[in-house]
Amino acid sequence: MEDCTVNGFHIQKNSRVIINVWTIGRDPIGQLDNPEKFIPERFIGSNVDVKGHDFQFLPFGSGRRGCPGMQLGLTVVSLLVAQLVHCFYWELPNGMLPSDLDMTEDFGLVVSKAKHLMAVPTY
Ligand code: HEM
Repeated sequence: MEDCTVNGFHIQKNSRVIINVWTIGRDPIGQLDNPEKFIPERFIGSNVDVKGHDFQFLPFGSGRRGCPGMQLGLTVVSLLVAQLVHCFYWELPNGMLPSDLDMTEDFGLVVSKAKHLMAVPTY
């Protein structure tokens, strides 16, 4: 709404500012050490949450333009993952090991896996 200076950068009134959340999430400063590693249990006993108060971890953004579907998203993802794990036994195809998975990322509006995951469910 008015010109301002943030960390020495002059920002003109009416500028469109895009925050690089990808980089913030991979910055090894703060409570997220080893950010490139998939360690979901890092959050056990931590008070970092997903709701936009902890800027080192912002899956739903923050503030006025944060995701209005956050509660629905969290509920649906929890239910879906719980159902998939509860109802099926999962295996990788052809004796493939978890360490063989190609976790390369495909850059886009959201970052997805470049190579699709193939997993074989048994009811
Ligand atoms: C796990 C699921 C979801 C994730 C990770 C997610 C993530 C996000 C993120 C990162 C943003 C941008 C926030 C920002 O700019 O600061 C956003 C915006 C938005 N999301 Fe979600 N979202 C999810 C589910 C949903 C659902 C279920 C809905 C609707 C039913 C929804 C509707 C929206 C809308 C309308 C915006 C734009 C808000 C605005 O610009 O004012 N999202 N979401």
